[in-house]
Amino acid sequence: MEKQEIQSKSHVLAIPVPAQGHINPMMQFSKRLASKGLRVTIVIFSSKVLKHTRRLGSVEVVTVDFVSYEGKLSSDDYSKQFRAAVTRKLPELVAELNNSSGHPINCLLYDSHLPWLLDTARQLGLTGASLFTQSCAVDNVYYNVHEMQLKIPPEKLLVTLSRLPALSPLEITDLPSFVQGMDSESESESEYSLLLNHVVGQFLNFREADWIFINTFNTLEEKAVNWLDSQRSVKPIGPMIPSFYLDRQLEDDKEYGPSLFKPNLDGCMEWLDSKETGSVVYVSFGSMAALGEEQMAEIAWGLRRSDCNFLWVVRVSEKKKLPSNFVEESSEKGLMVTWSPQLEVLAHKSVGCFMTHCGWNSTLEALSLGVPMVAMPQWTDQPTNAKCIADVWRVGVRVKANEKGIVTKEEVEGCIREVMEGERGNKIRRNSEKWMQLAKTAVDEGGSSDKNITEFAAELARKFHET
Ligand SMILES: O=c1ccn([C@@H]2O[C@H](COP(=O)(O)OP(=O)(O)O[C@H]3O[C@H](CO)[C@@H](O)[C@H](O)[C@H]3O)[C@@H](O)[C@H]2O)c(=O)[nH]1
Repeated sequence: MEKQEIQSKSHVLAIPVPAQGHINPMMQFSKRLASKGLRVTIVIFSSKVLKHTRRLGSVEVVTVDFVSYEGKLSSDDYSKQFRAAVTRKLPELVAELNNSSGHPINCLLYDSHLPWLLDTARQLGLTGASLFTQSCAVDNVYYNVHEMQLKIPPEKLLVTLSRLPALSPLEITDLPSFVQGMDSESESESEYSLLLNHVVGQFLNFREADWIFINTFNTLEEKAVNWLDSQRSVKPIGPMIPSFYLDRQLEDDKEYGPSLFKPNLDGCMEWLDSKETGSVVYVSFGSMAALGEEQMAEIAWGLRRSDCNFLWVVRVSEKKKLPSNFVEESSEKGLMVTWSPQLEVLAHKSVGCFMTHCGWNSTLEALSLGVPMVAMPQWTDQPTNAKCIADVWRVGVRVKANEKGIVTKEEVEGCIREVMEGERGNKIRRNSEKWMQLAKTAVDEGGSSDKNITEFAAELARKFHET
């Protein structure tokens, strides 16, 4: 049998966490696997997925109705109900897909936040592969928490974590937010400690999974990757962004695919077209972060003070927090949309910098497109990403909050000016271009990430051939 034919008979079932920052890299990885000749079906458990997507390129998209997380349940209750629903539904779904496609599923590719899916893979006799959607630096931190939590008291552990051998020295405030508070016993932190258990739980069966993939690339996080790889084999496959934005070749690989948000673009691309090269600050805090009203106002006035053009994504749920009349009074310089085509925006020549919450996808997207950043981390892995943006890769500056935890309008203005103007801005732009090239090299044919994807596809095909 021809190699391509064998590979197309291998069938991967991919299960992301049903949040935009997790669906996007899983979808892109699925597309890359399909481009290597594998058959891939992605299943999204969410009632919020915009229903028009059934197939993207050669990836089949299946949606299963499941209540969305927002506000309805505590995260712990949500996790339990989600796990129960997925483990109940999956065997049924695998049987259905085996029948309907004529290509039995032989691999379960799951988000590392759902480690219990390895048990399901085993029960169904499938290869189990886990995709880590955050940086390898953050994975290093959580892995070490997992290994040391029971052996070292929390305050000592925090110091150890800030001096991990594979990472640059960190302040406590550079650690992921769920880790920063681990020495506190206060009642109000209890949701955070549940979330800490959840993220550290990614490593519960780290050694048992057949494959571990990370959405990063070797040159970006070389020491962190090598160190984690010394604990067990891990494969960087990133940056997982649609290939068009890296090599400008495939017009039909421009979109991630399934979205939980309705785009409300308000002429956003035309608006960008009308602005001068490098003159626009793009502002977005991803799909989850919710800022306080006071903070929203400081950003608003800071943008206004910077005197730059700005395109600001304010999700529908956040809109009411904007200062009154801000939208109307800013119409000359600013445009607000409830959701943007972020990659298209970042690739637009008029965008000069990205004020970001430093979600890992946004960080990789800006790096891959060479867009300098103003890093304004909110929670979870974002502080560690912000540290790398400002001090390791030197592709942006990081805002400082005041004693009340607020980033003032003066600070917002100052950081934007630092990136958009002057000598530091020039250096940041030069570094950004360097990382953009390295990102492209990693996923180009024969690059380090591409090789790892090819190896996986070939190994699945080999196993299929043996059975
Ligand atoms: O208007 C918008 C805003 C965002 N996006 C896309 O949505 C994704 C957002 O992902 P990310 O930047 O990672 O942010 P979150 O949605 O906040 O992602 C969650 O998941 C990530 C991966 O685990 C973590 O790194 C983040 O901290 C966590 O908040 C990106 O691909 C963006 O391109 C759009 O397309 N349009």
